[in-house]
Amino acid sequence: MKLTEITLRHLKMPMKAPFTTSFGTVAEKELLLIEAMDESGITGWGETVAFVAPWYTEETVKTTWHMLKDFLIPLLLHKEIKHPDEVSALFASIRRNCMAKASIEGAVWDIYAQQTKQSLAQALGGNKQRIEVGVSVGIQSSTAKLIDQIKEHMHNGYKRVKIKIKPNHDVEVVRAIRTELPDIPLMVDANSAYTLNDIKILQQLDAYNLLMIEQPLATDDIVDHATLQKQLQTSICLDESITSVEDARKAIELGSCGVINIKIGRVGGLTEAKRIHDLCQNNNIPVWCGGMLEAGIGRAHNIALTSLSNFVLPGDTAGSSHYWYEDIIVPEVKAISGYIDVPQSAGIGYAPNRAVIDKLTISTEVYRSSTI
Ligand SMILES: O=C(O)CCC(=O)c1ccccc1C(=O)O
Ligand SMILES: [Mg+2]
Repeated sequence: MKLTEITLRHLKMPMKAPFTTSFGTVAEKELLLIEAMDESGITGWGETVAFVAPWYTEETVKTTWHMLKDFLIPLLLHKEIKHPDEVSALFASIRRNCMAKASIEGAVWDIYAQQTKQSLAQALGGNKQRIEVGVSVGIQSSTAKLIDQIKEHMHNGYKRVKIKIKPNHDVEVVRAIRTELPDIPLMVDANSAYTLNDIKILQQLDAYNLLMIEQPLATDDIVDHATLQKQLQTSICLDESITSVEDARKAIELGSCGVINIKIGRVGGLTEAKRIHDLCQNNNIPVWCGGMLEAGIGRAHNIALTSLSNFVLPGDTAGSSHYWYEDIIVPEVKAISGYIDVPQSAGIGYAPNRAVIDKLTISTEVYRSSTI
């Protein structure tokens, strides 16, 4: 295939409820949509997951636009590509900027799946018909509110609940949840809010039968996590620390975690995500698919990835209506009793909702050979 035209759109989407973590709050989601067209007129879609500020990783909505426009699109336009795995090799000269790379690689995977008349899940080697999903609940203004939300999610059948913790908002909150809900599948995510000086606090969490503790220590650390894991009974799950299959290999060798959360954007695309999945499978490390408050296009990519066999733990891909008044795809993603059906039609299996996309778009640029 050759990409002949790429359209970038910058969208602003109001969220039903603001989402708060240890690093900040997202009340309105901004994202870029990548619509790529090949020489036969097939279009594929990708979505960026960077936020407006560099608080989860160093990327932002603006840096993803810059990288796409000035580096990644010029590298891809009119290049002959036989398989989407070649895209990450084409981008090898560009350091990091994983979210920008992943967004356009995702559009190439979508086109490839359509060309070969398979679902994106099949093209990736996935074999599940449906996936199990959980939900991630942000920090709330009171523990009572948090517990009410958890009860509602369990009532709706979500397979596990993740809550966000930070210093002074951890053991007491978990204890309160466990007093009311002793048996629910529960985990916590610290988004790097602790250091090894907090080991005593993190060890107290061992008493509450948590599925795992996600990313307690620094975003770029695997060494201290290995030290911590030796002194914790609960498995550590790494999120921010794993940006490539090489990071995953080193973390596994050091014993830094028992579980890995795979996010397509954080690791630079579906090809790298699949490599991490395969490495973890060979090393008996279970994985699950993380979330970045994606709109429908990114959510569809997550569903396809989660159909791979070592995604044995429920991920953070909740249904569209958990986040959005109106999603940008038809049909919207529906989670029923904690399951999402993996679409079987060619490509990502959801159609872009152009009316909604147009309404939410604040700027658009089209790239063809003549404009570069
Ligand atoms: O519902 C989702 O998409 C997952 C939400 C979530 O936990 C999250 C949201 C924004 C940034 C980082 C994270 C995270 O997994 O650490
Ligand atoms: Mg996380």
